[in-house]
Amino acid sequence: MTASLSFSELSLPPIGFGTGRAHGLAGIESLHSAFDAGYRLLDSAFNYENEGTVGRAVRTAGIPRDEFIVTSKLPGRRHARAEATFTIEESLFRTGLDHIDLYLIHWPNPRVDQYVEAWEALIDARERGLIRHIGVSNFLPEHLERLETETGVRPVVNQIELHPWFPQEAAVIYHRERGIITEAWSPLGRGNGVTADPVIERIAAGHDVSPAEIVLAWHVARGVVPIPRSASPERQRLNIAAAHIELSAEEIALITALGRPDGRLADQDPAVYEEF
Ligand SMILES: NC(=O)C1=CN([C@@H]2O[C@H](COP(=O)(O)OP(=O)(O)OC[C@H]3O[C@@H](n4cnc5c(N)ncnc54)[C@H](OP(=O)(O)O)[C@@H]3O)[C@@H](O)[C@H]2O)C=CC1
Ligand SMILES: O=C(O)C(=O)[C@@H](O)[C@H](O)C(=O)CO
Repeated sequence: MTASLSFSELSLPPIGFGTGRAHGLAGIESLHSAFDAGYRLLDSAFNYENEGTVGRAVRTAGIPRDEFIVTSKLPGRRHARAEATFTIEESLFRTGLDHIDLYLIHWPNPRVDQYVEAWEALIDARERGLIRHIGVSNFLPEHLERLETETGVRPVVNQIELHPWFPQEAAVIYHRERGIITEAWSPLGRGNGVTADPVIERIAAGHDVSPAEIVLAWHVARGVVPIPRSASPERQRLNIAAAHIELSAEEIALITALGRPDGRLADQDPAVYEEF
């Protein structure tokens, strides 16, 4: 594993694990195989309805609790201050843990315009020790700036859509300059075909690895933390091992150049998209 990223008070492993579809006993089994492969950064959300599965997997892993960074996220329908507070408490109760390591606002929902009070609830919950670190997801620079201007507290993480057809160059630079860690959701493009791109296939053949591993190595090389999801123990192992693959500057640039104006997976521009 390469050195951990440490732009802020939070250090993250180079690659985390997406738990989007991990539920129930099958989810716990899948999480335990992911832990065997070495994953310690886990991405969950109130809306995934699996904070219980993730918490139980951590509690039954036989691995010291402090090795894990358990993440969850506040849904858009709970941005009002009092609702945000009890939702964070509910997230924590669902995990069965005594704290959540990283808690994010899932989407800014700018039209609703309550993300600043949601942020105040996260700050308060951090002060109460319920959560250790606070960040956001799908925030644009204007949203990040408003949080800092109105509360004086900058998010430590922004988790955004990011894959080779949507490389988010400006956001990655913006975050880096401000010490905000960029996490990449759907880092493999969630089956959108990017791993069959001829450029990525050619680079993969040169390294004798799969295209998915090259995509994950590209994220790591850009200082981005990908959180790939896989139900397959074999692919879980391959994915986390991708942190060891070294790409040349030219290979990194070739992959970044695959970005497309319409590269998003779905119509989810955070400036207008709303998710509750
Ligand atoms: N903050 C936000 O708004 C969002 C956050 N997320 C987070 O990001 C995580 C990951 O994103 P997700 O949308 O799941 O998409 P990913 O880009 O992680 O793609 C997941 C898909 O890729 C397949 N896959 C995984 N590894 C490989 C491999 N080595 N080779 C070939 N195929 C592979 C998986 O299949 P298989 O299981 O068969 O291996 C699965 O179908 C989510 O689980 C969630 O935690 C996601 C969306 C939005
Ligand atoms: O999965 C998540 O975290 C989301 O925020 C979803 O919106 C996700 O992007 C999705 O399911 C889109 O259809």
